[in-house]
Amino acid sequence: MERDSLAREIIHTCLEMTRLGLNQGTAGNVSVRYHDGMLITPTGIPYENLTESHIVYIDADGKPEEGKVPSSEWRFHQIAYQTRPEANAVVHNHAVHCTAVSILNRPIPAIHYMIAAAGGSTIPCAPYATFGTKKLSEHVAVALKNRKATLLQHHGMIACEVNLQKALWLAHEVEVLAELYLSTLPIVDPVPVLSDEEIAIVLEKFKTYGLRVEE
Ligand SMILES: C[C@H](O)[C@@H](O)[C@@H](O)C(=O)COP(=O)(O)O
Ligand SMILES: [Zn+2]
Repeated sequence: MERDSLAREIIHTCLEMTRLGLNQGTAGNVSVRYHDGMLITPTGIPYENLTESHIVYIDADGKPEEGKVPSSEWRFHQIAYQTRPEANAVVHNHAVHCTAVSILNRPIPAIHYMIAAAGGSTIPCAPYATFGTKKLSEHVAVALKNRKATLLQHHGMIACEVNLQKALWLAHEVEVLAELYLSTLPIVDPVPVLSDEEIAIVLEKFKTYGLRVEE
């Protein structure tokens, strides 16, 4: 896809994050894999003010194009693409329920079979490190090794997928799971969970779910 179309898609994804209630203020950032690097949102600009010219290209060495300042979190976007070769889009936000679970420093367990959408039986919680640091990106690399989404302790969440539409969908799904977890936790802790065997069955079924026969 052309750079302008990708930039428009990035801005649309940002605005959708806000519309879905996944973000507040200038929190969060969005990127897509592009050439040998990525296109990413700029730092600190409210989504409603974003234009295509704000979107920043960062090359494979982490060098941003001249005259633009990328998201402070470009390092964890870069490491997400390195860790997950199938991922072409990364979404980060401070969704309230995900962030609340991250403050408890717990993974989201297999409370619902949709947990498998992130690739396994839990959504991990990457340990805290200051925003924008290499240390945080190192924690993210570990958390995303076997999953497409992770919580970030005392911070928020990240979701990676093959395209922006799916990354946004996954981020929203993880927020729903976090809300379900928080609403059951006061009633019974630990919350009942599905077995690893059942999650393995769901993971297998997801490989063909929604595929249609070509007409
Ligand atoms: C302080 C920042 O909001 C930080 O939380 C970062 O992770 C974030 O979400 C937005 O930062 P950028 O505007 O630099 O993308
Ligand atoms: Zn953040």
